[in-house]
Amino acid sequence: MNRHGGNDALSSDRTVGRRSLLKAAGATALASTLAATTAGRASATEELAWDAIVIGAGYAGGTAARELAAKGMRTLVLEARDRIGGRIWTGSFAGEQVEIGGGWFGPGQTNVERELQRYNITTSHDVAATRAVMPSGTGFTSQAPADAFGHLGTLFGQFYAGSETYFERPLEPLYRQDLLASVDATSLAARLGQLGLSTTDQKWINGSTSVFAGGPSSTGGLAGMAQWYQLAGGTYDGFLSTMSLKPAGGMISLLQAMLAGSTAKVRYNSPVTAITQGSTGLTTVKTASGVSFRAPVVVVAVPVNVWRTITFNPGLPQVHADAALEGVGVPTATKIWLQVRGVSDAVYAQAPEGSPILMMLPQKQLADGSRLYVAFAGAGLNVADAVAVQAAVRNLVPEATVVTYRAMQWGKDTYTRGGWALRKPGQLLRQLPAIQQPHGSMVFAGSDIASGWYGAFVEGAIESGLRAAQQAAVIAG
Ligand SMILES: Cc1cc2nc3c(=O)[nH]c(=O)nc-3n(C[C@H](O)[C@H](O)[C@H](O)COP(=O)(O)OP(=O)(O)OC[C@H]3O[C@@H](n4cnc5c(N)ncnc54)[C@H](O)[C@@H]3O)c2cc1C
Repeated sequence: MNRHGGNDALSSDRTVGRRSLLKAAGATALASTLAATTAGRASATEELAWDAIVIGAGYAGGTAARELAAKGMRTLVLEARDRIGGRIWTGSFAGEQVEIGGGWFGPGQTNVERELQRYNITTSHDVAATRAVMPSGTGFTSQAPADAFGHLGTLFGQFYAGSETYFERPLEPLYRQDLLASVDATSLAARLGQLGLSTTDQKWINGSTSVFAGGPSSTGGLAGMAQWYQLAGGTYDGFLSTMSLKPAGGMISLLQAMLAGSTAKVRYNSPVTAITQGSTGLTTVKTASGVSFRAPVVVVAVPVNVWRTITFNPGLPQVHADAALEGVGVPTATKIWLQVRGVSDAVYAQAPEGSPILMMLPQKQLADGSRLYVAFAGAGLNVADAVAVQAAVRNLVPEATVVTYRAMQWGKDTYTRGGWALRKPGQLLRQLPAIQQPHGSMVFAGSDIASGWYGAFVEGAIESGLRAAQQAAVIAG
């Protein structure tokens, strides 16, 4: 296993099924030719023909690869980065293990729970807030967390009223398709406008909706967040609990375990640039370095926002092309780790939409008395400007002095081009279930296109990886 937990070595003694041997025989001449044409770029001994190729080693691709390899299929994962995990990135900051991307899961996320159990990975609870800083008429006010979350719960109860009916079965979002037309067309901002709330209460809601929309609340769909709310049990406490649990070893530990126990090979630093479905039944996947790999079936497990950077031949079906153009991943998903001094308690802070920092969550207290916080920033904050970051933090917590910080702008990341996903108005009915369907010998995976805990949850990535593996196995025959 390499330092990122990937399975670097293609084990020569792995079990290969009869189907694979037959296909490999047909592909040998092809592989030799390719090896020759890519001389100097691909090793002569490198295998270029596989039973299945998975593009992207995030949770969706990792799940699909593990499942396909478990069926005896020789499976290659082509990963653009030098690490697995994609939008899950367990890194370090201020000497501590931190999550640069996704950080939590919650109870009731059954795929994650089952997988954690399978690999004996334990979990711990996140730090509870001891004070809440919330918008007031003139600025901000400090409250007991129970009071603040209680009021937020009341407001969100109004905001999502009716969602228990139109998302009667939230794991099957189209179960009450008959009720969804107007809901799906409604943005978060429009829904807020329907409620007739006081200005302060509007700020309480839009500080939260604009975080999840990763931009203006007008860009995020009500249906997207209402589905999460119902998945979490239809209460605000349930919704908060989706950010409560952490796996031992970080969010990456489960994916590492999944791939370490698999014969699937991960090839790093291999961004895919083109996928061509051939008439011979083999699909060719070309990487930026010019090396091509072939397989009867290919799983595309990169973020939807990245699809537009890959040349598909034949082109993507209309629904996929539309999603790629519109984007599903939110534009601004800037997560900042802060080490601060001068704050004696564990503050949860939330600011109105448009603020430079929209949300701050308390994390660990360090031995020297300083504290770690996670913040989510709005598009207006220049994270390269330490003075601006300090001012944005003091806007919420005036006594805080930022010692150091680490920001990740997922919207600007080449291999994500967006953050987590939140469907835009209309995308649910326009895209599901068509976007989950195979296109010839190509199948699609990713939390962005999951049915249940889609978009902002590893749970959905695993769901879609399992579905993609089933579809791929059928295509492979
Ligand atoms: C800031 C942030 C916070 C989040 N918080 C949470 C949370 O608390 N809990 C939670 O459950 N989820 C959270 N999420 C969402 C979660 O991270 C994602 O839903 C999930 O990780 C997506 O998995 P995936 O496999 O679908 O996509 P990805 O993780 O994006 O994996 C796709 C992979 O494809 C690779 N790739 C891209 N382009 C190419 C190419 N051309 N060729 C080859 N490979 C390519 C990428 O490098 C990546 O490894 C968060 C996301 C972000 C950004």
